[in-house]
Amino acid sequence: MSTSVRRIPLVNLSHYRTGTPQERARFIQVFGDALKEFGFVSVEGHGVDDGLIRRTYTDVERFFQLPDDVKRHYTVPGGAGQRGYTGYGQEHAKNRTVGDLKEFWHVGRELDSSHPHFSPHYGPNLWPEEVPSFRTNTLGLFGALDEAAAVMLRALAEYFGVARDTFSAMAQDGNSILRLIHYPPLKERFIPGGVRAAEHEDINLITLLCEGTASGLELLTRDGEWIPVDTLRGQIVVDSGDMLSRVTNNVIPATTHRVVNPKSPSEDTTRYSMPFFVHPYPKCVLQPLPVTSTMDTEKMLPPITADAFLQQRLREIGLIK
Ligand SMILES: O=C(O)CCC(=O)C(=O)O
Ligand SMILES: [Fe+2]
Repeated sequence: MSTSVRRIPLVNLSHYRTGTPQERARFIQVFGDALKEFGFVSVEGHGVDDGLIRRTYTDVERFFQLPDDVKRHYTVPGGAGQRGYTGYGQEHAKNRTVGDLKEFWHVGRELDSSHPHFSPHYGPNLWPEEVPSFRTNTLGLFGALDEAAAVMLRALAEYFGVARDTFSAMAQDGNSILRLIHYPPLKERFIPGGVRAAEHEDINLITLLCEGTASGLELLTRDGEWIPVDTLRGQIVVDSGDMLSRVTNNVIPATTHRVVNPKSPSEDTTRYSMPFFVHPYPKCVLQPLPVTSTMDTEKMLPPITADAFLQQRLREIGLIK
């Protein structure tokens, strides 16, 4: 039933940054409509250096090729997988028990403990000594994606006609996290009933995905059709998460997506991907924007802090035991 002819909309972020008033207006409209109606949008002209993405992938590959017992040194006991290494099959989608067929590493924001948005919950970053450039490259990529995300969030606020920093202020010095994922070939490791990434919605505001190294990512359209997402070189794919759904009172619902298993032995290759989850600062209260709260009052969800919401979700996906 899948029709691969449907493509997710493509926008150019430089049109918003430095374009004519018409180009800016068009970016705001297409970007906002795409998230609302499709839940996914491809962004070019995002300003994230391609060389930095390549260097980071090289480091990521070097790390995941290390033996499991070396990688396990970088798991933080009781750390809910929020920093360092999380082993194969540990995370599962909400409402599932079988773990996803992936292992990953999380890089968090480096904030001084005196910063008002510092949270002791998530601990400091870890760095693999076996890959010396890992720290510089992943933090560089974190910074570049953070900057691009802030610009996108400003455009999204303009889409809603609210103060331009409405969303970007939530994410400024917030709890965003860069996830570096390794999906090994299934012939090497398989958990019966397992999927590379079972269908789920992201927890956060928006997610920026640098192109994965192989296909497999699919999104569920608002009308219930699974379609493949091509993440092309030079483009970042953006999707909407649960927290954005809460603050927009479901005007922009969270988008369901998954990473399917390779369909044949010849496609059974390693896959790497690098989603950047844009999170608010921990004490940020998630509640519908005034402009959206009149739209669907019956379904309005009670306010909750970003931190409490994240903790709840981490329990649901098996990272807090
Ligand atoms: O690997 C991908 O392309 C997507 C991963 C993903 O959806 C996630 O980790 O939330
Ligand atoms: Fe996801």
